[in-house]
Amino acid sequence: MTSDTSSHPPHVPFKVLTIAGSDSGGGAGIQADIKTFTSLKTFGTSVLTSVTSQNTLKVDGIHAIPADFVAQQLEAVLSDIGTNAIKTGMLCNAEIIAAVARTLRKHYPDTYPVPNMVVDPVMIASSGAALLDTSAIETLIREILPLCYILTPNVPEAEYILTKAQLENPGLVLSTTTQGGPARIDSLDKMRLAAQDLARLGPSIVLLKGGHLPFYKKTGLALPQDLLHAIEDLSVELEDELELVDLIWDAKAGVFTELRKEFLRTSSTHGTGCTLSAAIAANLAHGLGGMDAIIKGGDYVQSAIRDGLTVGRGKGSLNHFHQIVPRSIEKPTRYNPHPLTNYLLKACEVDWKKYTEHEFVQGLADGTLPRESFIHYMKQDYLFLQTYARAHGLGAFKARTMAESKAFADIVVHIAHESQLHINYCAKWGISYDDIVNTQESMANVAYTRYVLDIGMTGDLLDLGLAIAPCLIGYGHIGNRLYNDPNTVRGQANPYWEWIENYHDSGYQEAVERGVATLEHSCNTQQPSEHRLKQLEGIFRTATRLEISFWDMALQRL
Ligand SMILES: Cc1ncc(COP(=O)(O)O)c(N)n1
Repeated sequence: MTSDTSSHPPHVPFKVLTIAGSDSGGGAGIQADIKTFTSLKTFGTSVLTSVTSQNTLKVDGIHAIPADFVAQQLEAVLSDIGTNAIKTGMLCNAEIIAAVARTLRKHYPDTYPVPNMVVDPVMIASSGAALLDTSAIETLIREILPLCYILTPNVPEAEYILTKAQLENPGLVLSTTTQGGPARIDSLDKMRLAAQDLARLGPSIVLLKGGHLPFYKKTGLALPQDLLHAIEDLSVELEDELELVDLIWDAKAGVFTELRKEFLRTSSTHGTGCTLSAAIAANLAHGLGGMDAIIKGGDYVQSAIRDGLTVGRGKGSLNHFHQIVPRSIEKPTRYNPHPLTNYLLKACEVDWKKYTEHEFVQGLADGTLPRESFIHYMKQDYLFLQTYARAHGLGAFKARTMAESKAFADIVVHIAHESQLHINYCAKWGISYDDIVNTQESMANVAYTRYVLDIGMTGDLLDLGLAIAPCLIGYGHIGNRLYNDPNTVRGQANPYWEWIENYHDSGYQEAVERGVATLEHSCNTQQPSEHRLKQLEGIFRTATRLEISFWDMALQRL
């Protein structure tokens, strides 16, 4: 073995630095930042300002790192590794803020804002604890905001900053404070004024986060604060009536951008602000412009909240790795009620499209499918149904409970009934019963049906279910799509309209729902490992491809 590495030059990663506090609970602070950096394919470095003793319920201790040692860490990182972007989070106290600002000014002597510097002015934890000395806000305004490229306050933080800024500097003309009184942001108009005011304190771009200020979509009015505090008790209907607005003010361009977001009624929000500023910094490190970095960062956070994790007894965590480890097999939510099925459809997207949007299917939609192709297909489909019934019989045999056996046996009876309807339907096309039963099975049919039976024989009920699923679900999708597509030729004008109606029919759609529910249930009980999930995906994909061959066969009459 040689140690020549010249043909594999080490990859130079995009680097992002966080200057923040440690959250022992893992959901916020440095921990959230590093998870976000990693998830967004950047190399994270960290300068710790404080160590908090914290869980999902409370912060019960804060140990500030001596300011000189904070500066020393920062010096160590910048003098050697360097960085493509920086984010600041919990800065703890005035001495630390001053030390951070001093060291940054030394490394970036004339460049203000510091390139790609995102400041999350962390002040109070969502559990209520103060994370920044009140006396330090003034230092933050004076020392850090002038270095800041993007500032990401929430509404209460913006109010604190503006109130303090006005108090300290009565000469400053701010629109959100009245004669030195506290700033109050309770409408979208006030948010606009506040964002502009904040930009006057230094940042090039202000992202004023609207998470604490939901609006009614219809009226644009803010939800009363007392209702917001009982967030988990809000009704589902009310949740749908609300939206959040994150407001961006790009001071240089003089442009406001409103990002409207779904209001998610969840308690898994611990670390949201940390994660957002970290994601924006990571996106900047990748070379995105400020606006794109914010928009993409916001999408990352929204998905991470949606995919949230139940950790501890208080506010749960975001799922920082939702892009890497799909939570799909963990828990259904209203955003992902069929996690396994959705996972499979996504994983097999390309084949699924080829199957459900096949030329044969388009021919059914516009009525142009040659009659002989359809007749050939109908005969083969009857033979397919025979094996389909047997596969369900095999399911009844393999089931472990009487109820499950009965469910499969009921489907066999249902298929027998269906095949009688099939014969009646064939008669309308001039195909006699003798024609059907004397038809030779096509090779595509042999391959498909025997594959299903083989999987059923060698695997368990979930394997069998997934071998059957593309047929069950796919015909349901096709029926629905063609029925609802305005381009589909309808009624008498289309000889295949009855076929489309049959699969759009509520009877068939309910069968699909039942089948999917059974699959999801057995997946949930099995909790497949990643390897097993890949195996299941393989079965689903093969059966989907065999469906494609079935349409090909019908078109070419093989
Ligand atoms: C170390 C540290 N940094 C930041 C936060 C704010 O996060 P949240 O507002 O979600 O509690 C926190 N709780 N702990």
